[in-house]
Amino acid sequence: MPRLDNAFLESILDEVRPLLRQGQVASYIPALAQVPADQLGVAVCTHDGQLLTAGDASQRFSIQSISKVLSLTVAMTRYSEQDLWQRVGKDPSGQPFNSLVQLEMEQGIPRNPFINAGALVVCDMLQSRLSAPRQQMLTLVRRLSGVEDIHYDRQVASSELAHSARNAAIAWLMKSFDNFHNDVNTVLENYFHYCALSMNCEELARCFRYLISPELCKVLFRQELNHRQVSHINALMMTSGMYNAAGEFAWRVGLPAKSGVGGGIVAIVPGKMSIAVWSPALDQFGNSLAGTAVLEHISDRLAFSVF
Ligand SMILES: NC(=O)CC[C@H](N)C(=O)O
Repeated sequence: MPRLDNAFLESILDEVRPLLRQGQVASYIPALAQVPADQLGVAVCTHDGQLLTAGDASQRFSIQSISKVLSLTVAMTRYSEQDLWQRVGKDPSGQPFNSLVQLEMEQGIPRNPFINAGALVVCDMLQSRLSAPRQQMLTLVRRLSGVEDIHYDRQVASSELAHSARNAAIAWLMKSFDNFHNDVNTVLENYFHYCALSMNCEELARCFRYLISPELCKVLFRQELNHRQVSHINALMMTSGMYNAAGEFAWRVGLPAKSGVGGGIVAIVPGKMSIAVWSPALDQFGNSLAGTAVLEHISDRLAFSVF
């Protein structure tokens, strides 16, 4: 088995670089369409906090839907299990992340918290309970990653707000089923800001270390989040973190993970490490094409698949 070090990560990136010409940078959010596609980075944060990196690991990007794991985590600390899960499901959707069809058929209850509808319900719940939802998210992310100067990319947030027809439609549809309680625009703005968190692979790998094990979660969240909730989040990442490619991803990589249309993916190797990869060009499901390949190679070489 190869040794996991910076040189090993570099060699994986070299193997994957030919794929950089494949895939498409997200263009439905104009601010993201300008990001050069030929970038590739990876960072690993081990259980004991050691950081390994390769490629463009210190280049910041828009974390987009990776933030859905963070907003769910905060909601889990503020709502009882029963109150939270009666408003959003725990099953894979088998549909694109911004689909409306299923939501209409299932009376405004989103399948899971990692599709847009589910994340919007979670943000609606946070709006009801938090005094300053955006500031509190920044405080959490800065604390978890140990980096003070993490910010929202205002250009990305306003670009999304200017092109928010579909997400607004999702929110209004849920309101019609009484599963959305606050002002739609206020919640959309919070949601877009969370998506517009600007972070790099090093910061993301550090930030998601709390999902590696119950012991780490206890250190990082004290009584706020228990070990059961940590396994719940990992289970949801495994079944729904990669949208309608979750099955394919489980087959190829076999790790709980969450992607974003900025091209980032965070994966957890339970008990061992958190991994963040980034490459902006996406596959047809909206997941980083080269990023998925990097995770596949790492998981394959080091036998990380949980299956
Ligand atoms: N998959 C994603 O990263 C989607 C997030 C994006 N902000 C949206 O709402 O469409």
